[in-house]
Amino acid sequence: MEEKGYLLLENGVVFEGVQVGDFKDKDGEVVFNTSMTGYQEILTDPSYADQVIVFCYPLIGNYGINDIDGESNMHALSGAVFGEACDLPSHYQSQNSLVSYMKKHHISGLAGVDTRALVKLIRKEGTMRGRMVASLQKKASDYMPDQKNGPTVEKVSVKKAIHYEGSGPHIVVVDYGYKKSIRTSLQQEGCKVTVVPYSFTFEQIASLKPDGVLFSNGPGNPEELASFYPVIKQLTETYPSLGICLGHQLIALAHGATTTKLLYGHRGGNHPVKDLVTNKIYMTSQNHGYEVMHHSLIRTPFMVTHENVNDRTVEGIIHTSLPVCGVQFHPEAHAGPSDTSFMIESFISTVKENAYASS
Ligand SMILES: NC(=O)CC[C@H](N)C(=O)O
Repeated sequence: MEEKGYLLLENGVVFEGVQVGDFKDKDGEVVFNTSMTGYQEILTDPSYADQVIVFCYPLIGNYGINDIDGESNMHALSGAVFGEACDLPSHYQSQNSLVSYMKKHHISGLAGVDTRALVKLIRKEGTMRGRMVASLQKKASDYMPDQKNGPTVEKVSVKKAIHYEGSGPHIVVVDYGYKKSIRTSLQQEGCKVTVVPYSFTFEQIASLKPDGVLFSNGPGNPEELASFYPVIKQLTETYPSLGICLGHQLIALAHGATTTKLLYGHRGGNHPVKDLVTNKIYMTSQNHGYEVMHHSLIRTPFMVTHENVNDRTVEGIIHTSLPVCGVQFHPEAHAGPSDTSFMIESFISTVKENAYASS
């Protein structure tokens, strides 16, 4: 029998639905994602740690869950909210249904929610904390404060270095909660990859003799990692570097820029980004709540290379003299369009040129 469940928002508004998956009372920042597909990748993206994801697209789960598309072995999100969660998938690669996958992996979900009304509210008032509950006995005023023991990335970063063999350049991925497809994109370029904990020192990374460093995506406010700015700055001043999403924000912050929180973020597979050099527009995959403040880059050695077409926020930066750049969007895609996958190839070309020049 279907059991009712509720999403209580910090502003006192309550949304009703039915419990799906392994329902447990959960707190988190309530965010929405506009992707029509890619729910498996989204549920396994560590950047959603501690967030309740509202899926805008009304029907989620219709092509099931496969053995290929997980972006990690983690389910770091707090919970998922659907219009309709389909439990009878149809796809030749499907190994499981969304609902039984959620049960198996202890993901708390609510279905049958008026997600259109919920998303309209978040668009107006901004993302806010919410609590998924099985009963309305507790009031919204019982909200627990967002208790933090260290940065959010601590929950999702690897605990020790992991090596992946390859014949090409050696890329160290500083792991803030990296998506598997970042690593596989590097491996497709032939790279040898070492994924290291976010807390590795400059000396620990230098001892691996990288040809380039990639700062990954990850959850939380980038300012939680302020104590690591000096290491990030030194790494970018020593090795060709690419920052993706959180990694991009950290490169900017490490060089003196500032970040701020967007009202409701960019999460989806349909974010248009303009390359300011070529004037080309790319459709990109995105998942972030913070942005690098454009004007703050004036006091750094970085220039803006890409801009969001919808709200003109900074989407890409490049160092004026070093081979270092950052992108707010996801060139590795998954889920979402792969228009910008060439950026990983061009990073590897830069790494190769640099290795050639310095040998
Ligand atoms: N996907 C990411 O790397 C997200 C970056 C950061 N946590 C933000 O929300 O802005």
